[in-house]
Amino acid sequence: MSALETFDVLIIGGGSGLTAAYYAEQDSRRIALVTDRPDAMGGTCVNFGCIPTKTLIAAARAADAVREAHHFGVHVDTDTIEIDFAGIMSRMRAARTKAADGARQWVENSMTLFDSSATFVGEREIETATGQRIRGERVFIATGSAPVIPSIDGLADIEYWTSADVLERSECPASLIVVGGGYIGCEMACFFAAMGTQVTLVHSNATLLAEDDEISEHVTEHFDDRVARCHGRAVAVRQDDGMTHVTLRSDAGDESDISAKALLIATGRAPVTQSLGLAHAGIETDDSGAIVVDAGMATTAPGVYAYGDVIGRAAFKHTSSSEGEIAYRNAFGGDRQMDYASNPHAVFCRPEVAGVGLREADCHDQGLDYRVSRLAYTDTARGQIEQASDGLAKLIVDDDERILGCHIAGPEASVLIQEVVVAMNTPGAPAACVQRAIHIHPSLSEVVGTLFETL
Ligand SMILES: Cc1cc2nc3c(=O)[nH]c(=O)nc-3n(C[C@H](O)[C@H](O)[C@H](O)COP(=O)(O)OP(=O)(O)OC[C@H]3O[C@@H](n4cnc5c(N)ncnc54)[C@H](O)[C@@H]3O)c2cc1C
Ligand SMILES: NC(=O)c1ccc[n+]([C@@H]2O[C@H](COP(=O)([O-])OP(=O)(O)OC[C@H]3O[C@@H](n4cnc5c(N)ncnc54)[C@H](O)[C@@H]3O)[C@@H](O)[C@H]2O)c1
Repeated sequence: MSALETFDVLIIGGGSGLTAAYYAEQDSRRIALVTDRPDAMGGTCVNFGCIPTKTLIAAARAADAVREAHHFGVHVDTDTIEIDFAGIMSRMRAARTKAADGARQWVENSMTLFDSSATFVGEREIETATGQRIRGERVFIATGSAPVIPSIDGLADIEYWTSADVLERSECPASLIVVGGGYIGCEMACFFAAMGTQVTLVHSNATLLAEDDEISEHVTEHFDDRVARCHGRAVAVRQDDGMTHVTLRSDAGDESDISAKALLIATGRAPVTQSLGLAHAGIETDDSGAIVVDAGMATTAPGVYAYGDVIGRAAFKHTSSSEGEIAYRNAFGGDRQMDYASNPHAVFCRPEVAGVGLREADCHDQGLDYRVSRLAYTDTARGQIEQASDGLAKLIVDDDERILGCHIAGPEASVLIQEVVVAMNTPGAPAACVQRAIHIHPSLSEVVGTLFETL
């Protein structure tokens, strides 16, 4: 057994683990980073998530814009549009390689990198696969999440894709079944539809996405313009003659079959904690395997913090970055708490979706008194100019006009929501913050301005 090496900071996971590393480097602390994928530095966001998938979505948007240019009097022969799928995929892989290489270079220059999985063997002490023992005065766990593969009859015997497998493709399938109507299912369905694939999206909930009901219904309706939808559960699959057949079961129990050239499974992700030996270090997990942390990201073991997808809260990059900073500050004397009430999210499908705060159903379930205002993008000048008929915004406030939630579907929703996030971070979250602000005319920011004015 090799000697025990001690560091100021021990980080497990090379994704958002790099957030704690960034602050530790600024404080000139001795850092050990242990990651089982040093070849994919930056983790899911850089290599398999945000960066590569949004690079693909950018290509999808370009293709859609060309096809729809005729709405603005610009005519192109849409039959001759050429989609260089292999080129789009290699551009995406180049983007992620550049980002991952940059992250890796910084890591190699700034800390000690251990290329291994980590397993706890004691309090704040881990062992690598080669038997190296490492101890941290402070320990940060950011081991992320992995796809949940549902129990569908026959799935283990056929070829299918997860969201990571999609990124390795160079040939565009003529047809694709996407199982899962959540973030990944909706984004990937839109991408492939724009590439010219015939997409069938299978979703077990009545509507797509788990947004405010009105927004989910609105998005579901607009998906029908470009994607075939099947409401039901995928219960069995089989493959023959180059085709994949999926058996769907409706809520009423009726079964039907659909077929396509390829199958993507996007039915959720679960925290990666199984092989970490957390019990050896007194770190508790909940029933879903997520590491239990308090509002300051502290685990049940002194000096050990966890954040990111592994804690099973809001699995977004911006959230894990914020949690990581809070964890680091608290580990070294701070007393900060993560506030999820104004933590936004966005889905980069079409229409784009963004939300922050409570949905109307949450307000109802919590017995809150609330008021709602709604606005179609086309009720603003720019919404009309852009012919944004798929745009809808919704605001929920309490009796004192404090913002409870805001939900937007439509062009640039992820950008428009940010003004509301800022207002919600203002003590008391008064809607007046946004009402009083002057919005540029004629810009889409008037969607938010007018939404607040019409309260
Ligand atoms: C397809 C897809 C698209 C997404 N798009 C977006 C988006 O547009 N916007 C957004 O905000 N979020 C998006 N997300 C979510 C976002 O990527 C994640 O929330 C974020 O990357 C999680 O960071 P993390 O550090 O918790 O996990 P990860 O980035 O997965 O990092 C975990 C790290 O731990 C390592 N590891 C695991 N176990 C061990 C072990 N035992 N020992 C050592 N190392 C270990 C892994 O190799 C990895 O390096 C997307 C996710 C997916 C899958
Ligand atoms: N833009 C972003 O921020 C972004 C993009 C992609 C992923 N993510 C993150 O990754 C996580 C995982 O994404 P995801 O789309 O895999 O999960 P998800 O939880 O968003 O959606 C999974 C969907 O699959 C459905 N489902 C489960 N089993 C099914 C079955 N047998 N048949 C039909 N439908 C079934 C569920 O009802 C649910 O709607 C997200 O929760 C999100 O945090 C974020």
